[in-house]
Amino acid sequence: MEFIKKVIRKIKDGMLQEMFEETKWMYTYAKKYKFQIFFYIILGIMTTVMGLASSVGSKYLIDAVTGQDKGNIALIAIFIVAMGLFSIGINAVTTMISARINIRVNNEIQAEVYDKILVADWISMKEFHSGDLLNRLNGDVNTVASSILSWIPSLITRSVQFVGILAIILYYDPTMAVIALASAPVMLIVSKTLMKKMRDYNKRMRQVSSEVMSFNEESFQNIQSVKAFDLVEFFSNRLRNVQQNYKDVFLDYNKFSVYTSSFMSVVGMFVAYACFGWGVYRLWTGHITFGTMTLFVQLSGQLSSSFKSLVSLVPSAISATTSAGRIMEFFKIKNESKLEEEKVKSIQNNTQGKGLSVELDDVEFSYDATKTVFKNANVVANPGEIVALVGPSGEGKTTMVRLLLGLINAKDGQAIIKDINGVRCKISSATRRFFAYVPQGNTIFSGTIADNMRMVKPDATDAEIVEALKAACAYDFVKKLPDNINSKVGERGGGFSEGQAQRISIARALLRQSPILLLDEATSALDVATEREVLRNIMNMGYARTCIVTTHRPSVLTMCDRVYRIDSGVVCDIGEEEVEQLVRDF
Ligand SMILES: Nc1ncnc2c1ncn2[C@@H]1O[C@H](COP(=O)(O)OP(=O)(O)OP(=O)(O)O)[C@@H](O)[C@H]1O
Repeated sequence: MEFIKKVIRKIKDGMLQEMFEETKWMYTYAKKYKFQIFFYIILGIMTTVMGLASSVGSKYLIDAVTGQDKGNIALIAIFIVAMGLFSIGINAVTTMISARINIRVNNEIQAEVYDKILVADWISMKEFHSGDLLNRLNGDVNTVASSILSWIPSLITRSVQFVGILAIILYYDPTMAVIALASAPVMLIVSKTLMKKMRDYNKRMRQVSSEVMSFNEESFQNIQSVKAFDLVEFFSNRLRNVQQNYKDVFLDYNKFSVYTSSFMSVVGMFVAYACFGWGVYRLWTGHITFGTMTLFVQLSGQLSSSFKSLVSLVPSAISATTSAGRIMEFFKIKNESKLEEEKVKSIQNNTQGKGLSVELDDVEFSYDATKTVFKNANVVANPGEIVALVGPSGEGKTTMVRLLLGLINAKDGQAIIKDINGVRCKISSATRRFFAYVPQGNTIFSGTIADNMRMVKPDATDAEIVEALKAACAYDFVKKLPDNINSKVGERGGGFSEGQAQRISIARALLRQSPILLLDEATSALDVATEREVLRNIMNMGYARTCIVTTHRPSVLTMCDRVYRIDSGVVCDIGEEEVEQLVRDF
């Protein structure tokens, strides 16, 4: 009793418990296909039974041919051929079922992971490199999906096969059955150690494979810098180093796999030889017929291959559960907070087109415990106003924009939006619908200009798109393109200058007609005259808009209603004189 309890405890803790949880998670996706999986298992068992029946059939065929039994040779031969043909048909059906389940589960998990990544807490997700995300989204999801059928269902069919072969051997010769089972204790003793090592190797393999993908992804994204700094050779060598790392882990794992499978094969081979030797001895002493001997030869071969397949399920189960664990990490991340959703809805319904204010009251924020980005920040921006955030680089302007977008949350104080009736609502991902945002850098997607614009307003007419492009001073160059607003844009705005891409991004934000517009260094690539014209147009579109800009250039500061400087963790509202001083200093 104590021993059983100890075994259960061992199973429950550590690696086995983890693998159990991961397997349980994998099979939540299989629930929908339980009937197909059940059918798949039944077909697998049928194939096994037919294989065994045809082996027994061949015993009777040989005994009939050698005159040791009175059987209908033609009938037995027809039976064996029929079994063979039937198995081929069943195999075709199971292959089709497996492909269908595989692709559906793959797409379902991939879509769920993708959605999760989009709604997960922004800061937590920042810990994953995008190459690692891609590797998990494709490689790990694919491994899990293809293992839905090659793990538990295969375990069932292979076990049935193993037990079936043993049962037949037991029926004809119990001693041989005992010999056949001789390997089981050896396997049980070594399996736990092997599994642990295998799982460690699997984790390392996945990790280095993510490193290779991250490296490739980053190099291609920054290919211009790689060329500009004449770093082609350097990066080419770095790739080889990353590959070397992958190769070392891969070969290590391969060596381990070869040793383990050789060890298993040697054990299997000795068992098969022992069975064969015992059969020969029984034939020699006249205890069994030639037909039974043929059956034993076939069964000992089948037993060793079925044993091998059972053993090979261990690495595939480990690989599947390791991948499942890597995907499950995403689902453990909390989602972005959505606060006061009802209030958000009522503000949306009651104040359409009437504008919204933004307020930060005594807000404190830090990314980690070691450094506060700012504290006691008090900021107000009202409809019809342009409010600027200025300050030295790295002092917290973008951080404040992230706070307004609900990507990060205040550690202290309150960040709220307020409608014209004075209804206040906490900022979270739920209030993001009131914002249009133009971030730093190029944020244009591949497709056409119109595709990019309709991303934020799917039913926008061509005229509306042109109007937004005009307001962002972008239509001047768009109208000269051969296909006007339907002209193609390359990846990350390829084919356009930085300033042109910025203006298309601003136009996209304007088309959204959100009450609050956030421009984070969004006009940095424009000349001063265009920058001022864009801001003027934005405020004269006949829409009650609150505009918050972060900038290093004082050229637009004279157009702003209020200017906040963020410096050394302090946010202060600077007066006209200081603004004029800033313009002069510039
Ligand atoms: N994801 C992050 N995790 C941890 N720290 C961060 C993160 N993003 C920014 N920081 C830190 O927060 C501080 C403020 O950064 P932020 O990007 O807000 O500055 P900024 O004023 O917008 O700078 P710039 O003018 O150069 O764009 C910096 O010290 C930066 O190192």
